Amino acid sequence: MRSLLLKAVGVLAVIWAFGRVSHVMSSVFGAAAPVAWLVLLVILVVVWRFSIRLRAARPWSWWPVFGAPTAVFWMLRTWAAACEELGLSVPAARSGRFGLVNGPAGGLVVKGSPLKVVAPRRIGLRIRENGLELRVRLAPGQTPAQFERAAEGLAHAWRVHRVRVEAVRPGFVTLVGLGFDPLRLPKPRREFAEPHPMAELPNSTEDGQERAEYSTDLVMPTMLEATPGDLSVNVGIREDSMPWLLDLMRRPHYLVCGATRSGKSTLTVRFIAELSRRPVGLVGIDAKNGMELSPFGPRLSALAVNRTEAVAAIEGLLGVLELRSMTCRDYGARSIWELPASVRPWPIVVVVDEVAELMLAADKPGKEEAVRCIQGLIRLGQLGAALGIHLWVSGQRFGSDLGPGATLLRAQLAGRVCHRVADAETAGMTLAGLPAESVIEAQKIPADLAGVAVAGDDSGAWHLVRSDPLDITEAAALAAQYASLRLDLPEVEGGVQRVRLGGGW
Ligand SMILES: Nc1ncnc2c1ncn2[C@@H]1O[C@H](COP(=O)(O)OP(=O)(O)OP(=O)(O)O)[C@@H](O)[C@H]1O
Repeated sequence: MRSLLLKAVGVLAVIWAFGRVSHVMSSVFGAAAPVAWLVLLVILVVVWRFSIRLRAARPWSWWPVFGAPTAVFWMLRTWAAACEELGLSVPAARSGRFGLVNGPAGGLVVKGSPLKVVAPRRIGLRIRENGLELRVRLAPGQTPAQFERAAEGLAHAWRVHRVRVEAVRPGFVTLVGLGFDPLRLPKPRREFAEPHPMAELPNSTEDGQERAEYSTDLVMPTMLEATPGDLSVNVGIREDSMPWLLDLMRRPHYLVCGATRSGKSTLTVRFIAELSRRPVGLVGIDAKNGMELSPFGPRLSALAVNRTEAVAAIEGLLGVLELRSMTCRDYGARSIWELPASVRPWPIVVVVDEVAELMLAADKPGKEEAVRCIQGLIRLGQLGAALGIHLWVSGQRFGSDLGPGATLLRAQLAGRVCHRVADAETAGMTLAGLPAESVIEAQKIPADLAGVAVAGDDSGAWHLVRSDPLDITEAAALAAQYASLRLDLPEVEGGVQRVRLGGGW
């Protein structure tokens, strides 16, 4: 009855609006009203064509003007029908009841009035930068999972790119309809305030002299205090148009997987470039002869370019770990962040590029080195979080086929980023522990969208994301600019140099 009434009101409103426009046309244009109608029609067609072109070229501008009103219209128009079709409607509280009863002559007859269903109640609508957000109250017995199963149907009904279901609090869900794919044409990067004043180095010295270059000895690394905020890095955009933040305080270690040309290196470049300007030590392990990480050389405390050097670097880092744990013990601290600022060391991020190069070896000495690498990395993973040593491990795949210890190491890497992968198994391994939908999404990443990935963590939360590309020469310039922030780690650099000069570990 209510929906019938609403429909009637809608039809009457359209007739009334049409009448008003006709009236205005006749009174303003008189006999030329038909021509005015024609002009209006042409304008409407032009606007419609323009909106299609705007959508393709500038979806962020298209959405608030054209996309959002259209999506809201379709959402309102199809809500009841879509919910019924998708199994989200529930019996109305005072709906009629019916049942089968024994009829005369032994047959069965239906008695009562038909059961009525109602769609779940919408309690709030908000237009987002790239979508709309509909808050819905769950009917008794309903779960967010039911809405997740219906999400694809709702996306079609609302004519939007995708519908995501967010369970905000018990009893409610938020349906986020994304008007377009923000990862295909990401919004230009917004620079967020750097968490550390280091980002705004003064360009003149205290005595008023102009500083010739950014990177000078005037920036004394030891005088800078690291804060937990330095470990939160904005590396791109999430599908819901929020910045994609990697927070090493929350997830101390990351695993980045993806097929070749899927965007792993681009993400790593952005990650290192962002860290370069903060009080963070950087160590590179790139067993592909340093091809990927050597542009960052001036900012790296050490760069191992083969497996033998990697063993030296990892064992040097274990030495650093040992020293830090002794300092913490002396001060009764459980992590470096509890140490007094005067003795608190900077965090160190160890970037391992193409981990398979470290772990797959053909000969016996190579295998021994591989075992030492993996065991060292596992130990860094276990103890590093509290002692400020973080791992960033990337590779095409990361399965037990990489050798003993691979699964244990993977378990330490709580932060996960899965780019386009070559097979379903790799997606499953990378996103192990995350909801099954995340694995399905990772397999759907199209080949023409390099840099798009599923990012998740051990809390079960996941998002579709895209890294913000940074030209490698620009990133290298940044690393050189902040070379004075290079953390001196003699235990690590000394070991790598000894191996490089022909000595043992
Ligand atoms: N976020 C992004 N946006 C736009 N283009 C990207 C993005 N990420 C990667 N690309 C492009 O995709 C291509 C491959 O990227 P990249 O080298 O990072 O892949 P990869 O996974 O490291 O490959 P490989 O394993 O072969 O080194 C590059 O040309 C790069 O410019």
